Amino acid sequence: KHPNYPPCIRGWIPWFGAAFQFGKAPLDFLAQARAKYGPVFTIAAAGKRLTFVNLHEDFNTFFMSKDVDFQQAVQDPVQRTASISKESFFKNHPACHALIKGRLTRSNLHEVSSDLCAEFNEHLELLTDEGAGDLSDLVRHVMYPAVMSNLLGKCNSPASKAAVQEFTEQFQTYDEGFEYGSQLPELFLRKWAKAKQWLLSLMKSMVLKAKRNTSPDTNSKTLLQHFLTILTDSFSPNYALLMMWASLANAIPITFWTLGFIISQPSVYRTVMEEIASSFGEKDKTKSVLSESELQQLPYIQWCVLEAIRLRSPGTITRKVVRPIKIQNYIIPPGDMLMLSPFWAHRDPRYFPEPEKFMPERWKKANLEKNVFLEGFVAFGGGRYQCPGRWYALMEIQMFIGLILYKYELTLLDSLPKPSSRHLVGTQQPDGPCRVQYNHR
Ligand code: HEM
Repeated sequence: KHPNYPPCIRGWIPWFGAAFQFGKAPLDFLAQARAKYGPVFTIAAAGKRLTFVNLHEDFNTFFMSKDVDFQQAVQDPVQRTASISKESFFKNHPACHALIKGRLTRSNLHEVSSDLCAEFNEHLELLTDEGAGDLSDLVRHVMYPAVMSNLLGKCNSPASKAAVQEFTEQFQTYDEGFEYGSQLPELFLRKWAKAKQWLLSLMKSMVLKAKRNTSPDTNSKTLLQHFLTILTDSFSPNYALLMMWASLANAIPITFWTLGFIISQPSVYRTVMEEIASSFGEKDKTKSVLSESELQQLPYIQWCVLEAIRLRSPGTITRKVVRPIKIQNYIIPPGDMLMLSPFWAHRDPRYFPEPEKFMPERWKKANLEKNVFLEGFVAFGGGRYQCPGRWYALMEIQMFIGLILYKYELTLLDSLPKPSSRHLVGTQQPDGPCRVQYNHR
């Protein structure tokens, strides 16, 4: 009730606050709150104050101010979702971030891209020549093992169909419950807690294998092996779990959406196929290898990936206020969680005209060669702790889309689902199944 604080939505149950209404469909709740309370408002929910900043003018403060902190915002969720102690997290986090950022920087991607391409080829060729199935399942069954092999090592990728299936089930349970698991005691989330334990023991064995197979040559080490050179406490499997989750949880739904948007719009599909034909029309469809430079010849596919990311961005990203901070005419008190929604920011027509439309051409204006996205695009966060996997993500999705469409003709059997409004963490999941027919070309 402080006169300088932003308007606060409390609900009618003390302590619990607006948690119930907010939790049901948080993305819709945010849009309604914005319309009613303006560009800055606080939601009091389950003993926490979540203060949302919605104006582009305030994003720089969100990302750059010394009065807000990334590590303090994520430490408790990290402890709950990966059982990493507070001491270990504050000690190791800056080095872990710097390591991933350094290994996956754009200029280093050539070290991993040809192996990744070989993995995608191998797993795509395991599909039958023709068939039908859920598009999300198809993407997962190829991408999980390929990306895990690429980042964690071939010996750490699920090898058989049954192993991929088991991993997929456990990972999906963990991923779907991640948001609740980051807030609630495990006691309320039995199935999720079991999946987390299953993944943690898998990570323990992966760490042992990675240590056993490590090579003295820096360039042939996997990302996991690099990680193990800086982590000296007993939590290395726990960090490996988080790194694996971060590398799969956002990129895989975006791959689904990119494919869905392309094949549901005939003119986009045609342009993509023309680009593919002119770039590698004569190659062997079973063995195609894409290099970094060949990927640069598929700019339209890259625009499609970025446009899918824009439309299906993470619901929120967060910082903790550590000293009072002024935003608009309000003072935000220390202890508040400061929240920014990339999903809603990308629907601001001042930056993205006709924001709900999938328009890959809008990315023509971005200076991607200089690593600059479009103004107003915040899907990867910003500031010191911006997503360190962003260049890898763009490369892997573009490569996967280029390869699958080169090899297979895809036809949608259902209409493209809407994004689910149930989650705030991470990129948006489809609200229902979406079947496709595929035929090897
Ligand atoms: C389209 C795909 C992706 C999106 C939209 C995305 C988005 C994000 C966002 C918004 C953050 C938080 C940044 C902030 O608060 O400022 C983040 C963090 C992170 N991302 Fe990504 N990400 C993607 C793919 C990836 C991939 C493929 C990897 C790894 C290979 C990765 C690794 C990470 C890690 C490790 C963090 C935590 C950084 C830290 O704790 O310092 N991400 N990502």
